Amino acid sequence: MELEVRRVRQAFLSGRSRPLRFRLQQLEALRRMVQEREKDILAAIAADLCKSEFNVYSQEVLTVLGEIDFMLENLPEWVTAKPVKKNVLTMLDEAYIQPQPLGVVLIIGAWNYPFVLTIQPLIGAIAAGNAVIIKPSELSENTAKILAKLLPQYLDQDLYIVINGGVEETTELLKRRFDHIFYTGNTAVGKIVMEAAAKHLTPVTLELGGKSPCYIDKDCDLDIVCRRITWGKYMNCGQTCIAPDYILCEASLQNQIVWKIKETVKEFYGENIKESPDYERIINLRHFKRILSLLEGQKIAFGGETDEATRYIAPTVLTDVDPKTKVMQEEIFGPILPIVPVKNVDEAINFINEREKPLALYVFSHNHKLIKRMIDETSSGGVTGNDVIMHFTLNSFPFGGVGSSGMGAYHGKHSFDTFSHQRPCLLKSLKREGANKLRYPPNSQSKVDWGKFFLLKRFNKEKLGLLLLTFLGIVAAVLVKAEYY
Ligand SMILES: NC(=O)c1ccc[n+]([C@@H]2O[C@H](COP(=O)([O-])OP(=O)(O)OC[C@H]3O[C@@H](n4cnc5c(N)ncnc54)[C@H](O)[C@@H]3O)[C@@H](O)[C@H]2O)c1
Ligand SMILES: CCCCCCCC=O
Repeated sequence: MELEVRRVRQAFLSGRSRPLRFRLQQLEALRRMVQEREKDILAAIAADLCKSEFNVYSQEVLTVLGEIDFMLENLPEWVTAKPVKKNVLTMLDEAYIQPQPLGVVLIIGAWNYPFVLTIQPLIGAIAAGNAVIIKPSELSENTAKILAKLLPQYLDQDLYIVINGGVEETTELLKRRFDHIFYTGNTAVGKIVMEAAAKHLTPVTLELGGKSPCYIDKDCDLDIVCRRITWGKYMNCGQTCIAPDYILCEASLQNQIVWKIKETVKEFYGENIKESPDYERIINLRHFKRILSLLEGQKIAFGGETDEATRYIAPTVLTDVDPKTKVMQEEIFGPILPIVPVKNVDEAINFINEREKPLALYVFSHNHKLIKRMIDETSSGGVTGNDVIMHFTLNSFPFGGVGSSGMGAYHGKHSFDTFSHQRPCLLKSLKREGANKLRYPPNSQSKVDWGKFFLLKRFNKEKLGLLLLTFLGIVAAVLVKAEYY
């Protein structure tokens, strides 16, 4: 492993990942890989999550292709140095911000959307000019294998490598020094990653999870609300980081919500859900058993059927859920939807604020002011009003958590920024030394006064001001020079 990491660093130090042309070529090659090897990719992900290839394509491949196109279109502008506003002391100099690659990036992927959650950060890291070590999740083993096979066929083999393995390999990897670590997964491992990174002062992006609440106001169209929630909750069998984890609503809405979700489940997945090509399975037996344990002692309004052999858990809704029970203490990450009755929106806001900051927040209402109030008075990684999941799909948004749901963000330009160092560059001339006397020792009251004048004074008419200041600068230099000699 040491050798592999060293090989990647050597490749980065060769400088070849930096030119814009190279980055564009690699992104185009990645796009070609997705297009040419679409069948293999779809089959691998489908096998990992018992997912239909249609669903794999729309939930993972589309996002990846969209992100690559977005990068190809915008990268030439993003990589260029950006001039910055200058002050009086630097007005004759060149001042700009140059985005630069960080170096060698480690991307640790998750299993629930094993392609997009590994490749989308990779796209950002390549776009920003980095070398990358990719560690897919061992739980989605088919996707992990196909990535290790295909990526070297399309991308530079020394700059971008895949290392497969489980906890042992990840632990070994984390001992090395990286220039950035991008981790997607649970909060407990997030802490392990951050601790390991701290040893080398490596910055981290942590895309974690949490319990994303969904508040339903009584002033709304329950048919539409329940249809949208059913889609976002049961997609991927509930194994979505931003799935609505639980519903908060007034007790009087509970029965209608249960009935409408039940009807929608029938419409989406048919009478025999097990036969539906659109309904996935739980990733492994450990998670299956964990999710089942969350049902203990709960009132099941509908659903609850399970089959251990195929790791099937039916879309399930729980009513009158006590917030102190286990299902409300940890992220569910499965197809179980608890409803916790609250008196009103004030109680819902308090409920959310008494808990860890979630990755997503959903609020449904015809009342725009209520939605705005919910946004103003709570905190979460992202928000969608009157829908679920959809903020993930807009790549002008930074996607990430806050507090225990994560730190840092990505997607589109935010990925480019995450994997870049914004380097401030000030280029001065060796001439005009006279003007610099103001900052050289020995200091004096008159130098402080001139400094205050130049740096603290605000001038509105920019051009006129600059002319005047140039003149004043010369006068100051002459005066200081006179005082000096
Ligand atoms: N914010 C997001 O974008 C996002 C996306 C997907 C999943 N998630 C969250 O991820 C969680 C589910 O994923 P998971 O945690 O089961 O994924 P996981 O078990 O696949 O873990 C993710 C990665 O961490 C590594 N890992 C696991 N244990 C480790 C250890 N002890 N030391 C070092 N590395 C270790 C694994 O090898 C894997 O590559 C949920 O909480 C979900 O909300 C978040
Ligand atoms: C179009 C749906 C994509 C959802 C991806 C969610 C990522 C977190 O699990």
